[in-house]
Amino acid sequence: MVKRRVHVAAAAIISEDGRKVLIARRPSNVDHGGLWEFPGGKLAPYETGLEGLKRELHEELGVEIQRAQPLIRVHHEYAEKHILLDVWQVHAFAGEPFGREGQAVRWVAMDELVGYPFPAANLPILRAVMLPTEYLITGEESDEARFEASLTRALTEDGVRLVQLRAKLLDESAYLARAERALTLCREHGARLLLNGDPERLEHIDADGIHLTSERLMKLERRPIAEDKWLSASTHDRRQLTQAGHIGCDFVTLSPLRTTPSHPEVAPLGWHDFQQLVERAAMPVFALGGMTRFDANHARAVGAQGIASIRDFWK
Ligand SMILES: Nc1nc2c([nH]c(=O)n2[C@H]2C[C@H](O)[C@@H](COP(=O)(O)OP(=O)(O)OP(=O)(O)O)O2)c(=O)[nH]1
Ligand SMILES: [Mg+2]
Repeated sequence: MVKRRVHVAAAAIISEDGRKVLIARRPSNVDHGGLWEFPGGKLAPYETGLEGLKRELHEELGVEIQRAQPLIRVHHEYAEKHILLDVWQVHAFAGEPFGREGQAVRWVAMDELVGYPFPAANLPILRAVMLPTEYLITGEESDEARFEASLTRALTEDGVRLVQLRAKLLDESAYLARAERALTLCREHGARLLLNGDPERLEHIDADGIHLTSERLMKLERRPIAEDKWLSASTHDRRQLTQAGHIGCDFVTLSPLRTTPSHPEVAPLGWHDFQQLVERAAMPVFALGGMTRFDANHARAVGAQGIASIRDFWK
């Protein structure tokens, strides 16, 4: 049987204060009935994703999109069809949304989304909605005062909200001591902290998650940490992306996009290959390798969650 291919545009509509997202409940008489969804629907054959989304949001909610940005594209195999969800983050709209088709609609705080049942295809979308566009990876630093000053600067001046503590030169006790301080700083600024390395590190420091090296990623048979923590991993090719999906990573970095001074011998992916790899990834992907915040919009346009960087944030 050749499966039907369905192309759907959907919206994560963000509240003005950036804290809430609008979800709707699918009527009980349609497929996935009773589950919650991001408003949207099937594209007509002649429509682009954004055109179809504008029409759907008008029809379903009575709002007009004013500012939207691509969030994530998700391919998912349901038993009876192959679905492509083309999801946009809507930052500004006109009108007061209401369920024009009688469906329930609700503004929900980002961290309460996990309490709502969504169709199976939505898991990567839920992750993408909760993640920022920028992922800071800390630089090597031998001096603790300078480390704290650099991290504080990034959290305050750059507004970074997602941090990976990478410190390959520290021994275990020095790493954990730094992690403790980094966690305090991140908490003070409403940022999340992932520890780089052995998942066991979470037993000592109650950080928000773990970032796996690609080497560690490839050795794992299953997700090494609980669902309520975040799991990210470094990937460089399709095989590693597939493995990240297999063990249930919440998001990944994919690198190197450009050649970098730290890895001059590695051939860069470039935007074209990057886009091809991201299209089939099962989770949000951050572009890494020579990226700055000026690349974030382009990264989003080719399907990424945003950019990850050491140098652009570590001053
Ligand atoms: N809108 C939307 N659809 C989703 C989500 N997740 C998910 O699996 N889907 C599936 C359910 C449906 O099979 C398909 C969307 O179709 P739909 O029922 O919204 O289509 P539509 O608005 O054009 O409605 P209709 O005219 O066909 O009745 O995508 C989601 O978050 N939002
Ligand atoms: Mg719909």
